[in-house]
Amino acid sequence: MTKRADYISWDEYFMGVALLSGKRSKDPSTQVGACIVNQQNKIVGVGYNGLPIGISDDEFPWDKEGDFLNTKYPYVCHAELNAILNNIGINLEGCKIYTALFPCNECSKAIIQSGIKEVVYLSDKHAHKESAIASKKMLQTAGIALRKITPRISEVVLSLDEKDV
Ligand SMILES: O=c1[nH]c(=O)n([C@H]2C[C@H](O)[C@@H](COP(=O)(O)O)O2)cc1CO
Ligand SMILES: [Zn+2]
Repeated sequence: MTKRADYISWDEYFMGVALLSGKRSKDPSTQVGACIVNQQNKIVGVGYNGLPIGISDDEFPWDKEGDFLNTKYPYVCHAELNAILNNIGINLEGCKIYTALFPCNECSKAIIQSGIKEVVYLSDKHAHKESAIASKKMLQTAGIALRKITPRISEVVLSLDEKDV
């Protein structure tokens, strides 16, 4: 027998884990996931956008508009920051972070400080926003590699039906 040819690449695998993590998000508008990988291609942290530990998803707002304190923005912890903070307890120097959305300026500060050296992303749809411009300026100045990936496959389908296992 010859080996399978349609296995997923490392980039597709880690971006897939980032996207799967985003499925845990309670944000009704935007679900983001992130996955941190070390130099041996081992996953060392994952995260998604959500409220900090101990803060109820049901009591805090998910609104995008209105009085700032009644929106999600002051409370939600971004996927990238969560992945950094939730890491398995190692130094992230030299790691890569896979994230569906190009990181904002606040997450980029944490990425730089943590020692992560590469940001791999799928979408840069907020590139025109000042936060994204500031983010890119910081990451580039700090010498972090930025890599937008275009996967060969457009989707990964997972069945949880026992007959498919
Ligand atoms: O990189 C990111 N990572 C991340 O986790 N987020 C989260 C924060 C919010 O829950 C949501 C963005 O809010 P909005 O629906 O207004 O686009 O996505 C947003 C960005 C944008 O850069
Ligand atoms: Zn962010």
